[in-house]
Formats: sequence, C-alpha cells, structure tokens
Amino acid sequence: MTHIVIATRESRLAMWQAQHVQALLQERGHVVELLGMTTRGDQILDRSLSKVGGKGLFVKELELALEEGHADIAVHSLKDVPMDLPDGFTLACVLEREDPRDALVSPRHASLDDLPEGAVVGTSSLRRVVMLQELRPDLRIEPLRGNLDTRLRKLDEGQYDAIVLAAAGLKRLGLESRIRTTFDPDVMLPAAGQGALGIEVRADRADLIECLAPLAHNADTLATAAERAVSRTMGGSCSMPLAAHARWQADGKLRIDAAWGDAAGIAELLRAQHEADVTSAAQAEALGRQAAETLRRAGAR
Ligand SMILES: NCc1[nH]cc(CCC(=O)O)c1CC(=O)O
Repeated sequence: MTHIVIATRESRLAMWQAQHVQALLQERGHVVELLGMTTRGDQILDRSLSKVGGKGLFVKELELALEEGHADIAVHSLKDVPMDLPDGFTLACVLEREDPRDALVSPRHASLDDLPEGAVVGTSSLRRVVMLQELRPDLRIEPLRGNLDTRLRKLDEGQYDAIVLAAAGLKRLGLESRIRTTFDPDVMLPAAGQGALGIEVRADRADLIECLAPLAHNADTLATAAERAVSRTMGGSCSMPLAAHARWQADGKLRIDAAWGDAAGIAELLRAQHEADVTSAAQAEALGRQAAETLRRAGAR
C-alpha cells in the first residue's frame, strides 16, 4: 500500500480522469488523494493555444507540484503531453484508450455533409481546421476555446452551426448523446495520443513507477508510442497541423496513418501509411519515424 497524491487540473474532464486513476489505484489497495490546480493553459481562454506557447501550458504547473513534492503523479490527456518531458520526469504508463476519433456536435445538423453551404464550424485545432477545409472548403471555420462545457455552451448559444471535439472527452463526461457523427479516422485522422491517458511521475520515483505498471495497457501503449514518434520526428507542436493514428489490424500488425499540413493550411495535406510487426516500444517508435520520414520526403518540414 502506497499513499499517492494526484496533481490534476480542475476542469471537469481533468477531474474525471484523475478520479478514474484514483479508483484504479484504490482497487489495488493504495490510498489516493487529489490535488486540484489551475494551470496557465486553463486561464488563457481567449487566444488560440498555438499562439501562446502550446501544450506544455497544461502540464508545467503539475510538474512543479511533483518537483516540490506536493504531489506524486500527474494524470494527463496524452494528446496534451509534450513529446519530450523535461529532465527528471517520465511517462510511467499509458492507460487503455477511450474512443480516439473526432466527433461532430451540432443541434441541427446530423453530419458534416448535412451542414449548409458556408456554415460556421468551431474548432481551434489546426489539424481539424485543415482537415475540415479539405472535406468542405465552403465552411467558415471559427476559433473555439475553453473547456468542454464552455465549448458546448458556445455552440448552444448559437455562435456556431457545429463544433468538432474529441469523442473521448464527451464520452467520459456522459455527453455521448451530444455526438451527431464520429468521423472515421480515414476521413478525419486523429491527433497523436488522442483519447489516451498518460501518467507522469518524477523519474527517480521507482516506487511509484512500480505501483503504476499494472495500470498500463500494452496494445495502446505501443500504438500511442508509434503516434508520438511521428510528432517527435516532425518536431510537432500545436502550431503544426499534424495527425497520427495507429491501429492494430486483424493480421496482428500495427498500421500507422499520419498526415501533415503547412501551418497556413494552404497546401494539400500530405499523408503517409505504414505497417509492421510491433512487439516493443522501440519497434513502435521506428514505425512512427518511418511515417514521419515518408511525410518529409513528400515535402513536409
Ligand atoms: N486539446 C484539448 C484536449 N485534450 C484532450 C481532449 C479530449 C480527450 C482526449 O483526447 O483524451 C481535449 C479536447 C478536445 O480535443 O476536444
């Protein structure tokens, strides 16, 4: 039995995710408390994250709490975790992932095809912007920030005809009924790590790494390792439209799909697809690098 304090952001989704990990650890006999914190990423609601310093904003304050010993572990949406953690920190495990797909939410329209010409669609993800423009060049895509509840409220107030969100967040918060369509990954390719949770600890906490090991989901750990290797190799940040999604196939191979667009969103999306037998993290990362190299050869920078 270990006493474990989880540092978490205070959004409803972050709290759900921290409580989920709390319950999994409690089932194994550990005593687990939550430490709620507000991060800079949560305070900046008016500007696109890609303009103010990116994903690290959600993670840094939690790392400080780990460093100073106020907390032991941090639970993150893996999608928001930078490819390279600061020295002294490690990703102890990746849990089984929720639905990795993007979802369309709209009060009046059942699908993207159903949206009228020139409809206003909310999203601040460059990846989603570029993919939506490719699918429906007529749409007006407007920025949309804030936590899940804020985004849904802005939709309900009529500021948008539809919005695009990760299905995982909606499902976790019991809002699945708001989803009108989930996009097939071949139509709208998800971001690396989308739908997965990762647990960060100080690298010197072997005791915690051992407690967390049983929470890891092997297949999803390897799939997300391949996805994150694409981002790492491309030097991905949220100012680059980049998608990477790995799936296990019926023949047991891991297939990765990746897509890259230039930040201005002008050129056509470049795509890559590879598959391999993968049984180790090193093999998963090699598969991801291979996809990134294909994107590079096609012209991605
Ligand atoms: N970038 C914000 C973010 N980080 C994780 C999720 C949702 C769920 C997930 O991917 O685990 C979201 C919201 C969204 O993209 O709609």
